[in-house]
Amino acid sequence: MSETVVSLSDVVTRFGSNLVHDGLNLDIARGEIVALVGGSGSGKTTLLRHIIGLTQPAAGQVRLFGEPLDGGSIDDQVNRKRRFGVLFQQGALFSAFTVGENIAFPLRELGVATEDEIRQLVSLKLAMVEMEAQHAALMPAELSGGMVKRAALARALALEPELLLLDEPTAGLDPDRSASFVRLILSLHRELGLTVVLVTHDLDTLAAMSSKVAVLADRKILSYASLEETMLIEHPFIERFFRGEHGRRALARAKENI
Ligand SMILES: Nc1ncnc2c1ncn2[C@@H]1O[C@H](COP(=O)(O)OP(=O)(O)OP(=O)(O)O)[C@@H](O)[C@H]1O
Repeated sequence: MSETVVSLSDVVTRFGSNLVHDGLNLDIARGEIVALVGGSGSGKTTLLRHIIGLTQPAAGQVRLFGEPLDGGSIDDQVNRKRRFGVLFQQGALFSAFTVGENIAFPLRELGVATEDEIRQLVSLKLAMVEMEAQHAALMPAELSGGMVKRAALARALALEPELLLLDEPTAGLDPDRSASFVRLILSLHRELGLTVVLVTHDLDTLAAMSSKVAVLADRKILSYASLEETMLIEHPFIERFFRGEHGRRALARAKENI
């Protein structure tokens, strides 16, 4: 049986009187590329934040790599933190740092490498996201939208994570840049054996890359299945999201590209 990388059990999340998750369960196996979809405000970003321990649910348990998030010694917790990388929609890069300093940040924070090694690692990570070594000297404001995403991805990959979490990775990119970002994630997934969890509203991205779709609706994971199986489920959100005209077109395009 394959290893469970992310496990959410009976998760309850409340912000004041706003009950966002109510007994939510999800187990993600190693190597999956999971698209997490749901209506606006259904709690997708909050769930990503729970997975990496930025916020804690009111009840229930989050386990990463088989261990409770807060389990073990401080060293165990720090080591667990090194095993995932995150690409958030907002604040992808520190604006006052160069691209190189941004990528070096997690390496310096954990004190795992010398300055020489850090310089080499920065060039290596830039190459992994198909950027040039000299881009390290640029400021984020000097980059195009697509390059900001790549540089932020290079930072997320700095510590060689096993799990990559992406919040709306293709939002704001034109269709060509979006498709090339998807190809990049797919090749990294193949080469590095990553498990990927991405939040997306973009059906083209979802259809092109996900191995499973997790639908967040009615405060729970309504279904966790392949795209084909998901589309057969009778539910108002699935009807709107997948079976509307835009959805049908995106899925037809994805089939053409297979
Ligand atoms: N720190 C917070 N304090 C209070 N309410 C919050 C907080 N974070 C999220 N919420 C609320 O929790 C709900 C879920 O928010 P979240 O951002 O996780 O949704 P989402 O599914 O990612 O939405 P979208 O698709 O619009 O980005 C929303 O009603 C939001 O207003």
